[in-house]
Amino acid sequence: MNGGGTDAGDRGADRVVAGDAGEDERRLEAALRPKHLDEFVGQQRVREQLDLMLGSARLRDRAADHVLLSGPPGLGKTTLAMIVAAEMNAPLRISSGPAIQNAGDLAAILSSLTEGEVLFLDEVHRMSRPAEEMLYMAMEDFRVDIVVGKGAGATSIPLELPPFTLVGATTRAGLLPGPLRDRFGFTGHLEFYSTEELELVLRRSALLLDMDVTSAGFAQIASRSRGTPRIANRLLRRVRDWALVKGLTTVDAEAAGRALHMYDVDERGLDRLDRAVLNALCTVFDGGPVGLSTLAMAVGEETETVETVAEPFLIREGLVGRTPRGRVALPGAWEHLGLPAPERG
Ligand SMILES: Nc1ncnc2c1ncn2[C@@H]1O[C@H](COP(=O)(O)OP(=O)(O)OP(=O)(O)O)[C@@H](O)[C@H]1O
Ligand SMILES: [Mg+2]
Repeated sequence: MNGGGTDAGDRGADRVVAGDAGEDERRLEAALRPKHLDEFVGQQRVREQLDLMLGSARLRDRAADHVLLSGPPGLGKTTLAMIVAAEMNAPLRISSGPAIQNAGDLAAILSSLTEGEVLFLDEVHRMSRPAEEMLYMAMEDFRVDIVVGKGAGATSIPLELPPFTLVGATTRAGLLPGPLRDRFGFTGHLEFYSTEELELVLRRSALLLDMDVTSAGFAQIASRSRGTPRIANRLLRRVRDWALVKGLTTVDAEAAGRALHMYDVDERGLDRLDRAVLNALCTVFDGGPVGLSTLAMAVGEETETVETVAEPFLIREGLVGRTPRGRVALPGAWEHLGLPAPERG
C-alpha cells in the first residue's frame, strides 16, 4: 500500500522515466529495495544521522524518535521507512495520509499499535485536519482522546498508546504544517543522487537481476536516470529486455545507449514528452514567455501532467525557466535540441 505521488504523476507512470511507480512496477521495486542501512546507497548525511539515532534507541531499548523523510519521488523515502523498522527489529505498519479520511481511521490504527512498532505514513501532508490534530497528541504524549457520541452528549475517552515510532514521508515538505513538522525528532531531506551513486545502485540491482553490464554500460544508464534510483532501476530493466531479445549476454555502453534510444530516453534523460515541451517552447513560442496551459495545449497534454511530470526536471536541468509572465526557454534548451538560439534584442 505504497500510494505514491499525485494523480498526474500516476498518469505519467507509463513513461519509462516517470518518477512515480505504477502497480506492477511497485512489485518489481520491492524486490530491488535495500533491506538494511548499509545497503542503502548515497544520502550519506541522512544515513549517518539515522544510524546514530537508531543505534542510540537500540542501546536505550526505547522506540526511536519520530522520523520525517522528505524529497522528490523515487529517492528512497519508503525504502528508508522500511529500513528503520528492520534496523529496530520492529514490526512495520503502513498507511498514508490520503487513506486516513477522518480521526476515527487514525484512532483505529494508533490504538492497535504494539510497543516499539514503526508506523509509516506516506504522503503525510495529505491527511485530514482532525486526523492531523489527533496525531499531534499521539506523537507527543502517546495518548489520544477518542470522542464517543455526538453533539451535547459527546464525551471524550483518553486512551494511552504504547511508545511507537512514526515515520512520515512527504514529497512536499513545504505543505506540512509547522506544528506537525516540529513533532518529528529527526528530519531527513533526500537529495538527488550523483551519477556515481546511481552506478552503485545499478550494480547492486544488476547483481540481483543476474545481468552482466560493463562499467561504461552502468555509467551510460546512470547518466540518463535523472538523479533518481527508481528511474535507474527501471531503465536497467528496459535495457535487460532489449538485451534479452537481441541475444546479448553483456551490456556495454553502446548497447545501453541503443536500448534507451529505443525507449526515447535521450543522453540527458529527457523523454518524448520533455522534448515535446522544449520543442514547442523553442519553436512554436519562440522561447516564451508562454503560459503553462497554452504550452500544455501545444503538446496535447493536461496542464497538470506538464507541470508535475515534465517541468520539474526541465527546470532542474536549467533548460526551462519560470517567470511571472510564463515559461521561458533557457539557452541550453536550443543547444539540447540542436537548434540555433535566436538573437535577443
Ligand atoms: N539509496 C538507495 N539505494 C538503493 N536503491 C534505492 C535507494 N533509494 C531508492 N532505491 C530504489 O528506488 C526505488 C524507489 O524508492 P522508494 O520507493 O523508496 O522511493 P520514494 O522516495 O518512497 O518514492 P515516492 O515518493 O514515489 O513514494 C526502490 O525500489 C529502491 O529499490
Ligand atoms: Mg514511497
